[in-house]
Amino acid sequence: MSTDYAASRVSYEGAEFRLQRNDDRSQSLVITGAPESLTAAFSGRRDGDAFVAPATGENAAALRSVLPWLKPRRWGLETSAGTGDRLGLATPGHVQAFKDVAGVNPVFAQQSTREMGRTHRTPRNVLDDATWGAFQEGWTGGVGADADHQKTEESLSECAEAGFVFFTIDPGDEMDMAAHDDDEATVRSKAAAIDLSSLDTSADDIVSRYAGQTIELESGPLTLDEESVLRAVAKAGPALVRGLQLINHVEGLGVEHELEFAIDETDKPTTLVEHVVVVKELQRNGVELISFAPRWVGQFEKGVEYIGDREALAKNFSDHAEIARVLGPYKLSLHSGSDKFSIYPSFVEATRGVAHLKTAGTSWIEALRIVAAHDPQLLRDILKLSLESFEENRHSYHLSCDTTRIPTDVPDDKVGELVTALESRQVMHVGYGAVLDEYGVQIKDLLNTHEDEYAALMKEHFIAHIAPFGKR
Ligand SMILES: O=C(O)[C@@H](O)[C@H](O)[C@H](O)C(=O)CO
Repeated sequence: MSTDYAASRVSYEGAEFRLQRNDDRSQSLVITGAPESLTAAFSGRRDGDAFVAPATGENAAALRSVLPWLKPRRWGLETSAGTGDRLGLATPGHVQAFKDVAGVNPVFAQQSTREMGRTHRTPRNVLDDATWGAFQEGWTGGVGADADHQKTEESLSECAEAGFVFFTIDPGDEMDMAAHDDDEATVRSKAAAIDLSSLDTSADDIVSRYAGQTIELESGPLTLDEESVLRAVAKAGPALVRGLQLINHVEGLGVEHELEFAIDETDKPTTLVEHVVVVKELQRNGVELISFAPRWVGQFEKGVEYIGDREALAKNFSDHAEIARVLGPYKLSLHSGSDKFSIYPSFVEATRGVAHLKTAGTSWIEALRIVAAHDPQLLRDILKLSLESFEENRHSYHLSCDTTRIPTDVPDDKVGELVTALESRQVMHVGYGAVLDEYGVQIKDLLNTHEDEYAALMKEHFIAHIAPFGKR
């Protein structure tokens, strides 16, 4: 006996669409009252006056072609939030949260190349899962799709082909972080050695262009001194070269797109002069950014609250936001934004809502609460494997957990606390690749069996995340 997802029922162009859960827990799209010209887009079968199509990737694409609100769109400068979903099962709960908070635009499909590699999903898989989740919950408010932390032309092309429209350009690996603190002579030498011809400039040209310039910000003038400009060139110049290559590749694909430039995953904060030089040099090369992700002061570790001086961070938000308003406008993007509830109000205030919140791992780690509640031993096994593979998993993620503080003999009724405690939370947060390889089938079966419980958990968790960004 199949069961309808009541929220999915929607009428469009004379036909009715709904999603149902079948006895074997598979899902099917049911279309009634549709002409053959419409159902021809889908792979399915007639059943009386209904057309029934399995919830496959092929039919997700067809659904996007028929229901316009499911086709990824650009959000421009409107407040938005990304809810990366490493499992492909979290979107229904995300939708329920966005339905509850007005004024925040969703990017349900958001995964980095790193995440897709570790979960063995393609960009198409990510987009299709998000499409079915949004349809299941009756979301008709429009959706974005973020090809996150893109570092290669190949992955950009694959994401564009799948239908992504927001491209997070990440040349962070090219940043010379030592230049943040190098002595002046070393900075001058490094800057002079960088080939910036692809930006139609040189270090000397950049110095001539910006050194001594003053930018009038709301809080007062920002004067760009020569050393700071040279340091920006030495530190970010190679990333500018690589970033423009990636951007030119996107432009050459001829697809609808909007761009975020992300240098957040670096060890040192982005200086204000760096912000100015990077953005102005991109703009001088014809690039229009819709979003910029600097490396903020303090520590944005995975899955846990902000670590650092919140007043200093608020000032950092404000300084960068003033620059964005003068040079842009463009959004500022808060990466590793999960679970940092204490800083959302200051970020929204500083940016005046011209902001993007980026989350992902929290939907994974919170799913383990459902595992802990229904299969404590599986949670223990997940933690054990996460610990065994931690040194590999932690690569390229920002965390400082002390694994020696993780308890080993936790009784069934306390296993859920392992999802909350910082050390075990961070270890499992980044353990997703190894864990899904080993236990993915059991985890997804359990979450499908308790889908309403997982959705309710996600709804509550994400209302807490996006409400500070919305108009409630
Ligand atoms: O884990 C990833 O690769 C992404 O989720 C990345 O961390 C993302 O850009 C982010 O900041 C989510 O909070």
